[in-house]
Amino acid sequence: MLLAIDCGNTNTVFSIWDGARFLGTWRTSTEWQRTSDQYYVWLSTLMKFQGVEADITDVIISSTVPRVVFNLRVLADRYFDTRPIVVGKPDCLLPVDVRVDEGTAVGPDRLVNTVAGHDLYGGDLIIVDFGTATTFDVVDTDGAYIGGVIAPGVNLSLEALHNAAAALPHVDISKPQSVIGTNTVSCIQSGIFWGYVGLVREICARIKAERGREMRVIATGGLAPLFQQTVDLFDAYQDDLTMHGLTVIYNYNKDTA
Ligand SMILES: Nc1ncnc2c1ncn2[C@@H]1O[C@H](COP(=O)(O)OP(=O)(O)OP(=O)(O)O)[C@@H](O)[C@H]1O
Ligand SMILES: CC(C)(CO)[C@@H](O)C(=O)NCCC(=O)O
Ligand SMILES: [K+]
Repeated sequence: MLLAIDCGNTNTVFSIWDGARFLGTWRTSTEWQRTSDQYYVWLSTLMKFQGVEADITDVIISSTVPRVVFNLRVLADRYFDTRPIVVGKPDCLLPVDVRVDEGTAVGPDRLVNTVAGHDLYGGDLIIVDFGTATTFDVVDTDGAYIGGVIAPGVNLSLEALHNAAAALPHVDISKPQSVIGTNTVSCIQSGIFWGYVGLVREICARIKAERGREMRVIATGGLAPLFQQTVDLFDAYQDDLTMHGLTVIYNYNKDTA
C-alpha cells in the first residue's frame, strides 16, 4: 500500500491509498525538526485509533519545504523499508510537461495539482490552491504546467495585518455580513474576504484573456469552500486534489519503471 505525504509550508498531510481509495488521512504541522521516529509514533497511533490496517510498501512525497524531506526519507527507509519517490527530484517522472523559464524550480505541490487536475478534468485549467500561499496553476490543453500566479495566502495576510499594526487583533477568516465593517474585526474580515474574491476573479479573468480561451477553474485547499458559498468563483472544488495527484504520479512511475 502507498503512503502519500503532502508537505506544505504550514501543514503536512499523510494519506494511505490502497489502490482504489484512501483508507485514512491525517494532518500535522510542518516542522523540519520532527524525526522519523516521531512521525512513526504519531502515524501508527492514529492508524490504530481508527482501525486502519495497512501494509505500507511504498512512499511518495511532495514537499514545498526542502528541509523536511530528510527525515521523511528516513521514515520510509527505517519503518517501511522503501526508497520514497520525491516529486521534483530528477528520478521522479511526471506524466505532464513543465514549460517554464529555464532554471525555475516550480513548487512540487503545483506540479502535483497540475497532474491531478489534468487527470480529473483534462486541459485548459486554472487550479487555485488556498494554502499558505494562494497559487494559480495554469494547465495547457495537453496537461502541461505553463506557469501561474503566486499571491499571499489568506491566513498569512490576516497574520501580517495583526503583526504589522499594533491596534489590529488577530482575526479568523469568515464571510462578513456586509462590505462596510462597523467594528475593527468586521473591517478586517471584509478587507480579506472581498479582497480575495476580487483577487481570484481578476486573476482568473486575466489568465483567460491572455490565453484567449475558456478555461475551467478548479479550487482546492481548506478555505476554498468559504469563498464558493458566496460567489461563483470556481467551476469545481476538489478537496483532495493534491493527494489524488500523488497517487497518479506514483502509478505513472510504477508503470514506467
Ligand atoms: N473557516 C476557516 N477559517 C480558518 N481556517 C480554516 C477554515 N477552514 C479551513 N481552515 C484552515 O485552512 C487550512 C487548509 O489547509 P490547506 O492544506 O489547504 O492549506 P495549509 O495547510 O494552510 O497550507 P499548506 O498546504 O501550504 O501547508 C487548514 O489549516 C485549516 O485549519
Ligand atoms: C508557492 C508555494 C509556497 C505554494 O505552496 C510553493 O509551491 C513553492 O514554494 N513554490 C516554489 C516557486 C514556484 O512554484 O514557482
Ligand atoms: K496544500
